[in-house]
Amino acid sequence: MSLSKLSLINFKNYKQADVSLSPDINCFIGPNGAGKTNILDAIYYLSMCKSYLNPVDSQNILFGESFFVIQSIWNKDEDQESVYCGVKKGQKKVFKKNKVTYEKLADHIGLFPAVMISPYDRNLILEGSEVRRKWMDGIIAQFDRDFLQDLMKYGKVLSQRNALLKNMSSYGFFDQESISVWDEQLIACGKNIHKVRKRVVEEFIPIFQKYYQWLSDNKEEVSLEYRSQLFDQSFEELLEGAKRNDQRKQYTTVGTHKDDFGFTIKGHPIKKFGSQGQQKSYLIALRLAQYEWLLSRLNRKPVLLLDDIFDKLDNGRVERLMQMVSDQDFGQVLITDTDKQRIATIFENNQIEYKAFHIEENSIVETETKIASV
Ligand SMILES: Nc1ncnc2c1ncn2[C@@H]1O[C@H](COP(=O)(O)OP(=O)(O)OP(=O)(O)O)[C@@H](O)[C@H]1O
Repeated sequence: MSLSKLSLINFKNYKQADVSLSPDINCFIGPNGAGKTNILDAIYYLSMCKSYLNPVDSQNILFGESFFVIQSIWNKDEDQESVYCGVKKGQKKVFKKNKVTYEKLADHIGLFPAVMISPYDRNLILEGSEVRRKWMDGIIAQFDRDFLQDLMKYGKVLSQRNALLKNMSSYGFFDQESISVWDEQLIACGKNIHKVRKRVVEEFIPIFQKYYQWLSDNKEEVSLEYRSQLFDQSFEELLEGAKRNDQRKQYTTVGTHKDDFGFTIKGHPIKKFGSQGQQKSYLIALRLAQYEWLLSRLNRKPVLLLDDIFDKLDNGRVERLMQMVSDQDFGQVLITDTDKQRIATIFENNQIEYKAFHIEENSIVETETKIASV
C-alpha cells in the first residue's frame, strides 16, 4: 500500500499544495522552516487521526483561516482508496474513507499505518516514564483492541480512585471499603495491561537489537527493559502495602501507571552514557522495530516518514540506514533534508532511485526523479 496523492488546504504553512508521490523513496528538500516536516505531519494525520507534533487540532489550521483539509489517494493492490481529514474551528474533526464518514476515529487507526522518525523522538529518552508508556501503548493499541479497552478503563478507574482519595482527605476520614470498590477493576485491567506489555516487549527486543546492530555495524550492545512493580509483587499486595501512602498523598502510588521502559547501552542508561549519535541510532532502531512489528501484526507496510534523519549520524550509519530503507522490506519512504547535495550524494553513491521535491515559499515543486546510474 502506498500514498499516491496528497492535497493540503490551509494545513499549517500551506494555503494549497498538491503532491504526487513515488511508491518508493521521496525526498523533500528545503531550508529551515520551509514546511518539510509539515508534509510528513499531514501524512501522520491521515494515519493516526492526529498530528505528531501539535495535539491541538485547531492550531494546525493556517494562521488566520478557519479550517484545514487533508485529502489523499492510496494505492492498495489493484484498487485505490481515499482518506479525507477535515478540521474546522469549533467543530468535531471529520475523517472519511472512500467518502464515508467514520463514527469512531479508532476504527481508522491501523488501516493506513505510518511510522515517523523525528528529532522530537529524543523526548522518549530525555523525558519521564509517561512518554515511554504512551509510545509502547500506542504501538500495541494499533492492533490489540482489548488492550486499548483495558487501558482506557484503567485510566478512568484510576481517576475515580484518586478523586475519592482526595475527597476523603478533604472530609478528614478514610473508608477502605469505598476504595476497594475501585481496586477490583483496577487490578483486573492492570494485570491484563502488564501481561500484554511484557509479552510485546519480549518479542520487540530482538527486533530492536537487530536494527541497532545493523546501524552501528555491531559496535555497541544495547538493551530495552520493561520495568514494572508487578514483577516484584501482585497488584493486590501492592495496593495493600501502599494503603497509608495513598491516603497521605491522596492519589494511587502503585500500579501499571508507574511502569517504565529502561533504555541502556553497554548496560548503562543511554540518557546519561550515550553520545548524541548513539542516542539517535537507538531511537531509529526503536522506530524501525516498531515498523517491523506493525507490519507483522497489521499485514501491511507502514509509510516510513524520516524527518531530519541524517543529523548527528556518521557516514557509515547514514549509508547503512539508506541501504536498509531502500531495500524491498520497507515500502514507501518520505525523507526531509535541508541539503540537496547530501541527498544526491547519499542516493547516487548507493545507486538508489528517488523522487525529489523542493519546498520554497510555502509551495512544493517536484524537481526530478533520479534514476541511479548503475
Ligand atoms: N498553524 C500554522 N499556520 C501557519 N504556519 C504554521 C502553522 N504551524 C506551523 N507553521 C509554520 O510552519 C513552519 C515550520 O514548518 P516545518 O516544521 O515543516 O519546517 P521544516 O522545513 O521541517 O524546518 P526544519 O528544517 O527547521 O526542520 C514554521 O515557519 C511555522 O511557523
